[in-house]
Amino acid sequence: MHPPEADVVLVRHGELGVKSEQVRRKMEDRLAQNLRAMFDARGLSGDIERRRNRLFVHTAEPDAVADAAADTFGVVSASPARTVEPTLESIEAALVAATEAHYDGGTFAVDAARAGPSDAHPFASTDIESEGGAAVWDTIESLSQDPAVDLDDPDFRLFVECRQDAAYVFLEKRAGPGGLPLGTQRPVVALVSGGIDSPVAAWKLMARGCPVVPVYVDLGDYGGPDHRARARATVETLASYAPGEEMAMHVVDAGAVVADLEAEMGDLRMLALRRYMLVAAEAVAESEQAVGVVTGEAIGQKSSQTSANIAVTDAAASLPVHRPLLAMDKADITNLARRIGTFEDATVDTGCNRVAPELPETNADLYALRAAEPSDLFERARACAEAREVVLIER
Ligand SMILES: Nc1ncnc2c1ncn2[C@@H]1O[C@H](COP(=O)(O)OP(=O)(O)OP(=O)(O)O)[C@@H](O)[C@H]1O
Repeated sequence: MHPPEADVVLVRHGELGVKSEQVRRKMEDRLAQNLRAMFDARGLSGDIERRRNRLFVHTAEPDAVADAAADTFGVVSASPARTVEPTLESIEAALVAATEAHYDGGTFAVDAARAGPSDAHPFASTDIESEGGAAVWDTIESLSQDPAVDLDDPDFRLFVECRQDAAYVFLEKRAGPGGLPLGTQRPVVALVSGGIDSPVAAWKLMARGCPVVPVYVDLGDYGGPDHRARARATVETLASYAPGEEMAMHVVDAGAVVADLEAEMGDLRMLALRRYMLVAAEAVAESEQAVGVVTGEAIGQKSSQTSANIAVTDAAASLPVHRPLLAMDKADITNLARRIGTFEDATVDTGCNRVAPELPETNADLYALRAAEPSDLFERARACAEAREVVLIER
């Protein structure tokens, strides 16, 4: 929802503001570059103007531009707005026009903020709120409705941001993902199986500025084409959040290894497979100059993810293994998957076979696991990683 004659989108970023001047400038540069790439990918046009702690996108497509900004990492919120003269009269007129266009009954509030020197305007933000509020009240009455103010939780909220040279009137703050602009951290490898969790985990690292290198481990007869297609579909969604970056899915074979583990190992085989995956992911990281591995594990969600089993899995890796979902509940992860758009693909039935044994170990001992797993497990992981297939993700 935006006021009539909206011509700009206000883009707010959060954590960048607390960085040193030099770091902040670099991150804002990157954010502007990423916004530009996001607009280009969606065929949108807009001129990005950078000001302290805000970006302004001047555009004739404020709705679509605000949506694109709200999908860009580092953006806390975006508001399609109308620019007016920084005078009480102009602001009131814009508030009245917005009310006439969008008021649909219920309570209202005017929320105003002023930026710049204290003597920049002959009025305070409270004057905008009281006089603007009175103008909105009269407008609602002229629409033959009963006005009522609720400052805490109104049905209809009008915002004003008054700066030295212009004021902006808007009706909503569309929530963005927050975090840091993509590309402001070194890349990490993401182990993506295409289930609900791992794409969310990858997305969370992207939201902290890390480009991801997705690795899918092909389980042969235990996975299958639908399983792989599911992983690819979720990676395509992840790629839509990184329009300026080239993304490829690295496919590491594990068909023969899984068959061997199934034949030779008992209740520890799932953990051996996890360790194989981590070592393969590390090998990919090394060749892609990535500095960590991200997985979708959460403590206790599965038998392979008890705190004890995560400890023995982790022992296979020397790079840091990032588990951003570690302490999250499944319901919250699922909600996030829906929000980022990976849920639908993640839940298609792939008909794959179960690698996990009937009674898996939940409290594994590292020495017992090392003794039970094939001695060449890590060597095979590195060899299969080297021979991996790289599938470019088209957009
Ligand atoms: N075939 C695979 N390819 C790549 N990574 C995988 C694969 N299977 C599992 N992983 C990684 O190991 C983690 C834990 O495995 P788990 O068996 O719980 O995954 P899943 O249930 O198949 O998928 P998800 O964790 O995405 O819901 C995953 O979150 C993912 O990071």
